[in-house]
Amino acid sequence: MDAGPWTLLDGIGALVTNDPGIGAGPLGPVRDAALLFGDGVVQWVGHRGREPYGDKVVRIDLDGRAVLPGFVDSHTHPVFAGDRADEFAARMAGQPYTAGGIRSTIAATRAATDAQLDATVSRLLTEARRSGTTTIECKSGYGQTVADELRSLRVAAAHTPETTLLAAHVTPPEFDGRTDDYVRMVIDRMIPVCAPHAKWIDVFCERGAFDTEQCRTVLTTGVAAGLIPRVHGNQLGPGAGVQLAVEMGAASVDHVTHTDTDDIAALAHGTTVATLLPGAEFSTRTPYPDARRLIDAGVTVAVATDCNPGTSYTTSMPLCIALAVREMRMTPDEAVWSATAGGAQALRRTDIGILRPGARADVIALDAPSHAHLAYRPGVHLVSHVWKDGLRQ
Ligand SMILES: N=CN[C@@H](CCC(=O)O)C(=O)O
Ligand SMILES: [Zn+2]
Repeated sequence: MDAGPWTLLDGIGALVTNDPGIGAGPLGPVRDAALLFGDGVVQWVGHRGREPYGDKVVRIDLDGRAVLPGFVDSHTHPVFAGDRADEFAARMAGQPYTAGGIRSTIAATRAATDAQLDATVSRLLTEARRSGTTTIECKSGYGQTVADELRSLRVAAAHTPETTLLAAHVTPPEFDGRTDDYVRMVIDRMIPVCAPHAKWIDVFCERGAFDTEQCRTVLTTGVAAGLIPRVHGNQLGPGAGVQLAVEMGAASVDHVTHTDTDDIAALAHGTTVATLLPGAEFSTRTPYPDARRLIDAGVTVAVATDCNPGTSYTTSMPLCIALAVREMRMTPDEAVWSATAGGAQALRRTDIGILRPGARADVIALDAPSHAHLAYRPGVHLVSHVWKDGLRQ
């Protein structure tokens, strides 16, 4: 609880609340706005000059800046060691991406100390915070032994409540291709030990990783242990990941790059968010998901970074917003909504990604007059202020 004075953000040129009850449309915009927060939550939102203004309020004049909810990055893999710059360079010279590269990160991660893993997570989350991310989901998945997944989750849990056991990422080398045996170990030993340290259970449902039945078994076991499912699906080619995620009532299916009409219909009629990760297509030089088709069909879309050393070594939500707009034909409004409210839905959170009284005071300001500049000025560091739980970062 923040026992300090309340903060009034005054002189906001354009405020995104994501509350259609506050301003017209999904972004709930307010021009010439003010925002009051204290005790970690938003206390008041509205037009400037109408705010309640007590003695103990610290006033900050934002001089016409845009203000919006902090970004919600609902998909990252920051617990790892080593890097794969050589693999990236080879890809840019024409080599294709294969999931096998994950094994080199598994070897480096297993060899790292807890302190080294923690230092990497701290570094990446500090980067993310500077670029406006106030909530981040962190997966395990580069250990793939009981002990290494457990310590990956422990490291992640020191930084965020949104921890995910990615038990079925790739079959590790000691199983020598015996994927069913690895899945059995995950079910019998890994999930029981790791579940108390995670909120989510994730699987990589893809040719070359885990098939539908293997993924269903892992997710079902995770759910029985109290975890909530999410799925990596349809990243490298068509597959059953989207359908499985919807069938299981997963909070999110992520990547969603190769979809057919049935996949899109299932998403449109289900409760599963489609989380698009354009940093992965950018860094693997592969075609982007058809965001327009998903949104036009009524699917709820989130945008996240997928920060990992193989396919998307970025923590920048502003970059992903710019890619979503330029490369996936989302409007700036849609991309900003997906990077804030969409991410919150993908994490089943109603207290973040929105700025209304009672919501967490996770707020960012831009050195720009509107949120559209996040896509309009790609590659420029525009985030001037970040507050997390009402505290300036
Ligand atoms: N798709 C599976 N996992 C990661 C890639 C991991 C890696 O290549 O190290 C992803 O989300 O893109
Ligand atoms: Zn991922």
